[in-house]
Amino acid sequence: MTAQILDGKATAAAIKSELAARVEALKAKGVQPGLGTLLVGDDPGSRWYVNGKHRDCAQVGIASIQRELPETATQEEIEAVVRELNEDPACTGYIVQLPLPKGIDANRVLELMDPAKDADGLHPMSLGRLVLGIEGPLPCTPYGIVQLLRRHEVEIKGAHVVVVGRGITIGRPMPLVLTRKSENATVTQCHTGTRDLSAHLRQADIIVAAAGVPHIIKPEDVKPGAAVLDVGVSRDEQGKIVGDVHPGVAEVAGWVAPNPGGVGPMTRAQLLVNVVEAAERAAG
Ligand SMILES: Nc1nc2c(c(=O)[nH]1)N[C@@H](CN(C=O)c1ccc(C(=O)N[C@@H](CCC(=O)O)C(=O)O)cc1)CN2
Repeated sequence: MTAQILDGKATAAAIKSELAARVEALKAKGVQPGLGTLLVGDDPGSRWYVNGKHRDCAQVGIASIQRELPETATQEEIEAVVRELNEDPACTGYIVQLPLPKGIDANRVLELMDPAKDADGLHPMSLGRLVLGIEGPLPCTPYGIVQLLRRHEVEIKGAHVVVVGRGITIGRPMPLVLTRKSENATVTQCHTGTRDLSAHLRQADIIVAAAGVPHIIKPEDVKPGAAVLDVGVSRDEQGKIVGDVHPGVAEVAGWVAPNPGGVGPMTRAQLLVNVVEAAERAAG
């Protein structure tokens, strides 16, 4: 291994300790931030992520509101809980854990959320604000990636970033975040319709791999010294995470965000940032 590690665990821990101080300051003004989560169904991965979000809240002093519905919940039942969270004054921000069970219209659920309580930055209003350059919550994984790069002093400005994937939580919003004036990267987005993925990857200073295809990023496709962030989650027969990035990439790249231990903890930290910033905005 020659690449340096983009250590998401340590960086997230640093962000959380900064946030704990900001939460203390809010509490001194009589403001108690509270994160709500809605988990629908029994997916063990989703449950693990949601439990982790509440553990993080406890660490920084944010209150937790945990709502759950069974896999069989109807669109109407899910929307009823969303309306309750919209009305609950203790819940200053919330997320609906994705994916929702098959047959549920996730876009309708997201649209029903109060945009002022969108902790994930995935409400259409928040994504529209991002496009328009108006301040608001940023999607957690894309902004977590930016923070991870910045805090390891990996140059984003002027870099050519290749994003692989176009899912709602990472691939789709990632170029929007990276092409803001504050980041100023040049972005190529690749997806299943891309003709010659290797040709694009070889041009990249930074690769964000969010395809969900095990080891799709191979050592021979990586420019020496590039930063490679593995965000893909597939599972082997033992349930162990297999990322999008082949382990041999660490011999060529300059920086590698491992998986686990890279971008995942940053996603959780950024969620807390969104909750605290929303509470700070509300407190004036
Ligand atoms: N409403 C949302 N749903 C989903 C999002 C999201 O941002 N908002 N992203 C993912 C899941 N996710 C957060 O919800 C998430 C994924 C991974 C991690 C994480 O810390 N992973 C660990 C490894 C975990 C393991 O071993 O299984 C790591 O990378 O070190 C946190 C949050 C989809 N849904």
